[in-house]
Amino acid sequence: MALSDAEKAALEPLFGKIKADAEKIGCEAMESLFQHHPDTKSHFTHMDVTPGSQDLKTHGGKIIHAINDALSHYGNLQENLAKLRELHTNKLKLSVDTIKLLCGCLLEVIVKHFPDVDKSACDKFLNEVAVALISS
Ligand code: HEM
Repeated sequence: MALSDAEKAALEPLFGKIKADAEKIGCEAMESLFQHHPDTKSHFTHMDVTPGSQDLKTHGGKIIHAINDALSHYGNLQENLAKLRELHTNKLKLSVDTIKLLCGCLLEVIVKHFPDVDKSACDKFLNEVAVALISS
């Protein structure tokens, strides 16, 4: 289900703060993904997946910026994520369930840093991003 205007308005300042610390928060989400779901490391054999590595910071930053961009262009979510959908669906052959694993880890990290977050709106939005990243 789509975000209401109020939910979107609540998430925008939050993602402004997350974006300001994109590499740190993105890196923590990747670390949590690998800790809770070690199998997912198999997609990142070309990267240094040691906690806190520059690779994880750089990649984590890219993830946060993509999600923030998706919120900024929320009305055009599908179009905005078209290139990443092509990558994650056709090249990486990921499932929506795998994408959702990272969304769950990211939510956990966001709540840790920003306890006042509207958790259900954030969860809803991240789920929408996950669905838009994979074509059925
Ligand atoms: C909300 C979920 C996710 C978002 C927003 C996201 C976003 C991105 C972005 C922005 C890139 C960089 C694309 C580029 O450099 O052009 C990327 C690459 C990639 N993603 Fe995701 N991703 C997500 C989930 C996942 C998950 C769960 C996995 C695997 C378990 C994954 C595996 C990869 C891989 C292997 C690459 C290529 C990395 C490289 O070689 O640079 N992604 N993703």
